[in-house]
Amino acid sequence: MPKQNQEWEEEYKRMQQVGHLIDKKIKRFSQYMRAIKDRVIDIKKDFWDDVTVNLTELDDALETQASLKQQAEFLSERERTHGQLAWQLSKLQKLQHKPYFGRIDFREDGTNEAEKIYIGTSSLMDENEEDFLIYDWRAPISSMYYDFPPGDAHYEAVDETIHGELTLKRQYVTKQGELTGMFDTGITIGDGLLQSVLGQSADTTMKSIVATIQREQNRIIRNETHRYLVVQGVAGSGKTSAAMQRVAYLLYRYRQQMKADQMILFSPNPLFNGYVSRVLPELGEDNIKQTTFYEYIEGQLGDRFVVESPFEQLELSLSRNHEDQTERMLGMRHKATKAFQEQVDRFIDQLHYSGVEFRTIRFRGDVILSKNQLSQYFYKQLRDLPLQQRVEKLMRYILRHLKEIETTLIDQDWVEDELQLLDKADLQEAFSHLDQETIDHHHEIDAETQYLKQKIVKRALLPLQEKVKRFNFINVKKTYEKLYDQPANSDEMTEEEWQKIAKFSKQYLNENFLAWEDATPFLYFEKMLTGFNENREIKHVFIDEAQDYSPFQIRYLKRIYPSSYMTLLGDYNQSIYYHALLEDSIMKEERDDHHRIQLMRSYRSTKEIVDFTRSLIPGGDQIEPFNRAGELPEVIEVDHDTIAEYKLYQLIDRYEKANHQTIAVVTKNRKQADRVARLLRSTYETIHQIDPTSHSYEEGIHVIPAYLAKGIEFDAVIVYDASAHEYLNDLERHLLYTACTRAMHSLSLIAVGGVSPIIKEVPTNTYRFSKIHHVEN
Ligand SMILES: Nc1ncnc2c1ncn2[C@@H]1O[C@H](COP(=O)(O)OP(=O)(O)OP(=O)(O)O)[C@@H](O)[C@H]1O
Repeated sequence: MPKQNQEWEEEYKRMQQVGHLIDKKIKRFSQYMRAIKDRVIDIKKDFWDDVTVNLTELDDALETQASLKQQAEFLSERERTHGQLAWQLSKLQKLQHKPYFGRIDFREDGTNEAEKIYIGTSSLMDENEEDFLIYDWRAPISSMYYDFPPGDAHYEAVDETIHGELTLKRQYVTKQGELTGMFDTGITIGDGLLQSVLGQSADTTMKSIVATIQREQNRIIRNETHRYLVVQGVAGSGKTSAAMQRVAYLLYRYRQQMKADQMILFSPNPLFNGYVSRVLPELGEDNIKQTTFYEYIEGQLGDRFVVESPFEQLELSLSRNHEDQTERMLGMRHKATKAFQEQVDRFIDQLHYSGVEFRTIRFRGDVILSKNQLSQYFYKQLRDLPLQQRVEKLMRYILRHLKEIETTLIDQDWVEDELQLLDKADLQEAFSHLDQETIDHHHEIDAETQYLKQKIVKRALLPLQEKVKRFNFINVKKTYEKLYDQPANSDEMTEEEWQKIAKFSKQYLNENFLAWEDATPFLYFEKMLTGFNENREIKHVFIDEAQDYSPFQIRYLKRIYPSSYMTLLGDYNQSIYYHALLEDSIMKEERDDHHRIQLMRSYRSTKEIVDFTRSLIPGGDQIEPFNRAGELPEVIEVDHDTIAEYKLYQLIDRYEKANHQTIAVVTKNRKQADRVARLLRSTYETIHQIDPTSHSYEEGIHVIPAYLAKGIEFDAVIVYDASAHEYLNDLERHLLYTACTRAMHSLSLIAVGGVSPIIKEVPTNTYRFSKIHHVEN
């Protein structure tokens, strides 16, 4: 038999054998689990029969207690074992479909023989639990699979670096647990496998990339040394994929110290949350916490303000009424900066001496403590303390005061009135509470009334006490407003410009409206006064699309997660918020405490699409396309809407015939999306229109504003409309780039009137251009 065939035979057989062992283990685990379950049911059923309940004597009662405790411990021990087995079983079931995807043969220096290391999503021991048949992809030794071609290689073991030689590197293709292909590779990860993975249709949920992780991505996944890891990666470079793999890696490495719910992912929108939600379960791990920054802010402030969403703010900055909005735009920019944070900090410093606005404490309309009294106490008695301590002390002072007045309130008429309205349960409770030894009947009635009255007063005071505990006695809004009465003293803008910002900012606050750019500064300000409720439970924060966060927002997040590690992933060319055009964007900032990794290779789209899209942005020539061939993108210029609509139908039909599962018509804003969706609904039965609340998407035709398509991908993308009227400035350039880079296999752009000048900068050999003046029959 030729060597190749023989090797194939051996590999085929091995996978079969491993498969049998997995089946066997699954069977054994299932039986064991069933037995435990039956036992637990029996125990629960017979629980009271098996404990001896005797409470007559102290000794007997203690014995009963011990017996109960023993039974309960026995139960929980069984339940724990059941849980662990279920977890292992689910891992085995995953291995059943694909036991392993790779193999390296590694000969450690000083030894003669190479060890065969088979790598899969989790590890598997042989029958005797002695040798690894499969190594978990996250095991230290597995890292060489991602990091080295055959030849010299090394990996980090517990406390030393192991050197040696990779004598073989092999990849496997499997179907339902059966080996269907294998190839040896001379490079880090074979392009062949990657080609076939990337050539597939877009999924409506993200897949794990465990079998084809690239070396540069592996550096992100396995980074354990840096507190703040910043990944600047071009569109489609696998930032999100690497982040999800990194979560799985960290959960494996720190299994004893960290659980999935101690990590949190801030994502750009709810749709993205749904999109990535399957990756970790696919890898056999629990999902981590997920939220959007807006959801977080809304949770903090939504009960007091109408908080503008980032998308509403974006719609505004993308509208063509910039002229009317000059001040607002100026404000958006300024309020994102560190300079503004310093301005807020300076203002807070001043509040040490004067300026905090208080609310008069009233109870049933009567003044308990006037705002002047509170201010006096704050600025005189407590003046030597730091602000937050003062606020805390003042809170305690007010609560003490409320306690003191309880007795004086008891004799007020309203208490008597409420006494008459008490229900039976209250009266019964009062009886049982009273001292059993009260003999004198009159005495008893008095005491009972007194007790009930106290209870009425306490109950009535409760909501006020709660408010006080939440520092409601400080009028944060009114205090914050005073910030806008201060001069800016900033190099960033003239005082005149600041005055304009100040005017509308105050007006918004008065209307209880928090513009998105004011939301974080306001919350920061509030927390600086009343204290940050720092979250030390969370050990790792992931921020995707980090380029869209202002420096102010990032600083805020660092503040509320003070002991957490952070992984920030983004792409400054996809910055779509007005403030994010600032030079001091987090993605560009060089800081000693930030470790930066750049990803320049783009995997999502065909080479043709990458060649086109990279020319839309400055410095795009640095972007390296992955070599997967497809058709040239198409730019279609039409004279008016009717032809555009006709072309839109034509393209959709073409993409449907090409078997593209997900087709997206990407618009610039919501208004356009509404219009296009209305139009398409007249022809197609199902059109999915994505809005800021969408949590998932399906196969079919979608209409989506570009800013909601962030982070996700489609087989085919049609940008509508890519005209000079819509895409002109830097922000729109980023938006257009984001829209086009969502396409995996096909991309076309329809422009009504003149094509955007941004597209005109793109070399004409990277796309097909057509200009249509009338509809062909
Ligand atoms: N090593 C890899 N193996 C297989 N597929 C990969 C790999 N890296 C990236 N991909 C694929 O490329 C596509 C883009 O990946 P991902 O969404 O993680 O990139 P991104 O950098 O977050 O993109 P963007 O910033 O444009 O949203 C996905 O389909 C992903 O599965």
